Amino acid sequence: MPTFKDAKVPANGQKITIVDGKLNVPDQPIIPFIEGDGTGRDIWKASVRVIDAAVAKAFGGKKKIAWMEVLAGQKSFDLNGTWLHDDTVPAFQEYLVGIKGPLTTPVGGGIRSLNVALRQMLDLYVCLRPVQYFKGVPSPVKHPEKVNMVIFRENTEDIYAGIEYAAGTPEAKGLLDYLEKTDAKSFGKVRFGSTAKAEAWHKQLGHGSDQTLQVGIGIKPVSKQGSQRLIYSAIEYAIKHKRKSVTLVHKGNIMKFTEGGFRDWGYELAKQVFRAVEIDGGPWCKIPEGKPGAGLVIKDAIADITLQQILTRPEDFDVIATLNLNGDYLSDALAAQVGGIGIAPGGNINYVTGHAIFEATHGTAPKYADQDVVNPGSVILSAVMMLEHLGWQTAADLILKSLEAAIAAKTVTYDFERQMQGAKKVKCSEFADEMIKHMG
Ligand SMILES: NC(=O)C1=CN([C@@H]2O[C@H](COP(=O)(O)OP(=O)(O)OC[C@H]3O[C@@H](n4cnc5c(N)ncnc54)[C@H](OP(=O)(O)O)[C@@H]3O)[C@@H](O)[C@H]2O)C=CC1
Ligand SMILES: O=C(O)CCC(=O)C(=O)O
Ligand SMILES: [Mg+2]
Repeated sequence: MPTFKDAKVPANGQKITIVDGKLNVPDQPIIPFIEGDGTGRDIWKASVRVIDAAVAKAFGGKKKIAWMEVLAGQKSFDLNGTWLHDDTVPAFQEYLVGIKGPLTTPVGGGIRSLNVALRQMLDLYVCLRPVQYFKGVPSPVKHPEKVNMVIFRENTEDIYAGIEYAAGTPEAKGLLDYLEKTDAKSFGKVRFGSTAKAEAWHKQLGHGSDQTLQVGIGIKPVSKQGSQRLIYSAIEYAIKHKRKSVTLVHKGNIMKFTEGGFRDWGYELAKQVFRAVEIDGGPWCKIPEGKPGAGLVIKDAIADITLQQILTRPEDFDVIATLNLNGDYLSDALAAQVGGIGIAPGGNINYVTGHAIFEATHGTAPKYADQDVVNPGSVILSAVMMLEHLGWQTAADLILKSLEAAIAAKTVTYDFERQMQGAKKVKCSEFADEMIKHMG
């Protein structure tokens, strides 16, 4: 067992373990949590009360989560001088399942994303984001009930790998030099890849702040293994939940060997591992399991038109498997259709090791920090996913029931209230009170 510098291991808690791919969950599992930056503080305080109340009620006090706080973000920096406390990754490694609030990432310079770092360090290769409509939630679309999608977003590769070099650095220059020497044709495609080109443009245009060579470079690694393990999880999920299709969303017409590779490796996996058979000459194919009587269709769609069609014909989409950046865009866009980012849960999961960290899709919404106003729904629903992952379905169901009841009673946070007729606006903490009240 690791020794922790600041994190306190709960005395009565026990470890979740995994045996033959199955989680072994004791009655008082130790669950590490990160409160989060910004609105994370208010949201966590509200959410933990809802989770504890549901577990206590569902199991009559027999089960109880032994929470263990671990630090990341501002709270870690203030205590320890590091953005990711040394205790945090070992705790998630040791106790397998955890939950976190959002963490701030600066734009441009500064630290790289702690959220992405945790996913990469623990190899949480699936970002699972179900998008589901709850009756009564205000929505900008006419038929939000038609949205019932589950996003499987690849969580460890793509441009999120963070292999990026700032314009003007020796590394960026070195990569350009390498390209010039080894692949002149591609080097020619870097529009302003040489000082001569930069200067020529400046002369032609007559304005611009800098004439020197300034090209930022990012690398987008996408592997067959990384793609197939994600798509495998999506197909397995679709079979288990009797869904009708898995759509591989990509931009493979432009990025042929990364996004296009993702699509081709997906079809290959479907055929070789799940014995899918091509429909009408392919590439779409079908697996007999999935929706009873209809089977599971494996298809693909290009990312730009997908962003239109999830809006105009949502019923055509079911389970979606996609790369990291596409999945990031898709999950926020889809959340809007079912009431917004205040009600958009997620989980980062490694189905092989059993490691998982559940977290909302939204960020730290800094303008609302410490005002006790935002919707805690996304973290609470992420906790529902966590409880389901632990097999504590009764507690998960109780939370879902109480959320639906609070919405039906129109006692909601500002984000719903501003779009709902006759609703009563409640604070973040009061929304938790309402939910607990509805647990009976
Ligand atoms: N996994 C993570 O930890 C994530 C972290 N981030 C980070 O968060 C920071 C802020 O990102 P930003 O782009 O502003 O996105 P945010 O998701 O933090 O906020 C954008 C807007 O979404 C709405 N919103 C967010 N959370 C809630 C909530 N709980 N209830 C109701 N509405 C909500 C608000 O809309 P309105 O103004 O309409 O009220 C808010 O202004 C960045 O540093 C970013 O990197 C971002 C995403 C995920
Ligand atoms: O890490 C971040 O700050 C943003 C991540 C994000 O937007 C996401 O995972 O959806
Ligand atoms: Mg995002």
